[in-house]
Amino acid sequence: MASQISKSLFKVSHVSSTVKFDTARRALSVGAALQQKKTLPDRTGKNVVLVDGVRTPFLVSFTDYAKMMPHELARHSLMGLLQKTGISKEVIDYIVYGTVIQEVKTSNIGREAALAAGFSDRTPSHTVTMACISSNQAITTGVGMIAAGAFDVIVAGGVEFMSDVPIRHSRKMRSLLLRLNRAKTPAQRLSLIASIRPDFFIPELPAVAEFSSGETMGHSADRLAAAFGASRQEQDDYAMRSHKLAHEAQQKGYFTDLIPVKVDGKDGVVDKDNGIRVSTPEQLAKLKPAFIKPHGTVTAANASFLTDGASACVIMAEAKAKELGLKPKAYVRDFTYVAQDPVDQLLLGPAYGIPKILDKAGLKLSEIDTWEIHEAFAGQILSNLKALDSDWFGQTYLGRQGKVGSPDLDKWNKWGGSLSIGHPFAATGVRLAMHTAHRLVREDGRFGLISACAAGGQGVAMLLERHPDATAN
Ligand SMILES: CC(=O)SCCNC(=O)CCNC(=O)[C@H](O)C(C)(C)COP(=O)(O)OP(=O)(O)OC[C@H]1O[C@@H](n2cnc3c(N)ncnc32)[C@H](O)[C@@H]1OP(=O)(O)O
Repeated sequence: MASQISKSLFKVSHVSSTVKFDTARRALSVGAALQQKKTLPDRTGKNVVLVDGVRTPFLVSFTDYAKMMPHELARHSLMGLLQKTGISKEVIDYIVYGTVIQEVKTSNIGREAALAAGFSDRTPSHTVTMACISSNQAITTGVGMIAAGAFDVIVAGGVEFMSDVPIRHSRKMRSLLLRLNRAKTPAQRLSLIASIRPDFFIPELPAVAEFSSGETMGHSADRLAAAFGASRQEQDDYAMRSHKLAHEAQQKGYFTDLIPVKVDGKDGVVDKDNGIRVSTPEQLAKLKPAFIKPHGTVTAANASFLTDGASACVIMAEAKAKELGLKPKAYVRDFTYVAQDPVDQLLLGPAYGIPKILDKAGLKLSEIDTWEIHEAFAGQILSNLKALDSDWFGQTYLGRQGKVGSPDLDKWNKWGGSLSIGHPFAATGVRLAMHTAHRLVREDGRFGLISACAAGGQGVAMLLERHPDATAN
């Protein structure tokens, strides 16, 4: 199995002219085949469409966005969306926005971003959180609102800002400060102040960690990779593939979901992701384990890096899109959520979500034209691929006769993924959706499958179907 994955990765990253020719020939035949391919049924009664979506460039934290506030970044995504689609603010009925690590001053960041972007104060907005799948949750919340007949036009998005996170006083200091606030006499205040000890000053830093186990995501990914036998070499190869493919897509101008951001005090605009970095195998091999030391296999290069970024998309009933003269990118055909053991299966969302949504839709692995799967860690992706291709996993954990099978890696994250493009937690879901929609056009496919894992041991899988009016821009 390990060697199978390595071979497939090798094939993708060293594209020979024969493969290029085959790809072109396949694209032509898929184009013809697309006409005859089945379409998936509408489950909402509204034929919900993804009209378009945008994202700010995803930047390594502590770089160009470092002095901003997260709602400002989110504001850029909302304004960029309106500009790109030409949709007026008045048409938007509701805004659902995701965030994971909340800025305490803007806890309903959807609302603050909407007000900052100039939306009417009559446009309701709420904020959702479901860890790394928060903007998937924003999209599917919107689908539910449309299906329920509550609203017609929903903006869904997400923002994450790791350059500034809430750092709290220790519990002891918080308790003291709150009691100090309630103290009625100077004597009571003095007595409280006299109770302060040096350990009161140790701050509480947020960690990218699982609350129920206390384990960081990276530590968990390292244990998962070891459990599935994903070697350091395989992880580094996968990370290199991700950066290489993202670099190619960037050079070819495929990231048409990007909107430029003007940052106060900086010349020009930010218009490119800045974490894509094509390294040599030797450079990757030199890096020390980042989490389990000294024997772990997860490093800074085969892990997604801490990222700042925001995204937004607009979904609506197809009839409404027609009425507005819009050309949607894709139908949002189906979605599902999964949840499993947050200790030993924390990052296995795709291994559970992919078979569940395929079965629900009556589709085979081979019928998926584009795969966009969140890359939290290379070891996590390889573990999910190994789980899908394992009879033991299929029988023991999925209740199947045998394995699910191997997705075609030639159709897998062909424009790179979270490892290279970056992973601003709550903004990634919309990025996955837009890359799916745009790839379906460029690669002449019909069905795109999105899946991601999330803290809490949860996961999402979504199915998009290319819309006949879709363009890749
Ligand atoms: C469901 C989910 O999505 S769970 C996932 C949630 N996300 C996470 O948990 C985030 C995981 N990532 C992290 O926490 C951090 O990025 C870490 C801990 C892995 C690394 O953080 P840092 O040590 O600050 O990374 P930093 O950028 O300094 O890189 C460390 C070294 O690796 C090098 N490096 C990083 N990436 C690469 C690369 N692609 N190629 C070559 N070298 C690299 C850096 O140059 C640096 O080298 P130096 O020490 O000589 O300067």
